[in-house]
Amino acid sequence: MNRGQHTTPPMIEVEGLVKRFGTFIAVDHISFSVARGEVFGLLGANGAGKTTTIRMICGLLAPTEGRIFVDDIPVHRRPRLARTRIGYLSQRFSLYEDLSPEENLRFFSALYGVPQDTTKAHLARLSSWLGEGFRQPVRTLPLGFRQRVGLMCALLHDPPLLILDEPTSGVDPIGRQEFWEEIYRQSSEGKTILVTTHYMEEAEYCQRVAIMHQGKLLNEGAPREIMARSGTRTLQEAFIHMVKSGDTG
Ligand SMILES: Nc1ncnc2c1ncn2[C@@H]1O[C@H](COP(=O)(O)OP(=O)(O)OP(=O)(O)O)[C@@H](O)[C@H]1O
Repeated sequence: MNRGQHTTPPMIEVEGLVKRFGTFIAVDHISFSVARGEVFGLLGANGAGKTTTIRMICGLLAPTEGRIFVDDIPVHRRPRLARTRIGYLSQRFSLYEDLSPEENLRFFSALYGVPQDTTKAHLARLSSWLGEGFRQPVRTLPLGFRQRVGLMCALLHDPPLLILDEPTSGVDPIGRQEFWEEIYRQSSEGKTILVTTHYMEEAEYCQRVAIMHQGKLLNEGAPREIMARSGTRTLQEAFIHMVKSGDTG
């Protein structure tokens, strides 16, 4: 298959993606790409279609139309192979809450077939970070900590792409700040990050964003470019401006 002249293809390429549930169109002909090493944000209010898009990129939901490539693998045809390239932290909390962080990490390491030395190194890091919390049931930890343990588990198989669906939803401001520091750390180590959020102020931490509304992509670019295009000073204002002009126009 010839998909153009890229020497290094993007980490994610989405072309003409559509998802219908019956007659309802949740994702309506969207296209975008995410470069390797980029921190890319998919923004939109509740119900915009972000989770549906993410689930199709992860190969968990079949598109009605369109094509998706992850690390140059056609997800629509080879979802299992594509998933080996992806670390996914879902919107709903994805650890065993009655198990401790230590037990969760051991479990996911065994599941992914992570070498013992690597598992040991992860356990040591987790233990020194969490202290006593390392051996307590996950449900007793603050949400911000739980999400960071979840992130660690999602990264155990060392995927080049990290997909995070509303990872800081409900997390307090300090926990959100710490989570974003971790995202930057992963990015500086070469991971590509796709993150969805409805916190517009958080989206300004992304290098590029795409704004979704009612299944469509309204705008895409660096936060500064989007603000300049709509003549606003924040992404929040830009988003409201776009949605209103979309509605009226
Ligand atoms: N399995 C399904 N069957 C029918 N409709 C669905 C299904 N999954 C999602 N939808 C609808 O598709 C639309 C987009 O949902 P989606 O979860 O992708 O939005 P979102 O932007 O991620 O918002 P949220 O943060 O609330 O999840 C919503 O109107 C939702 O009700």
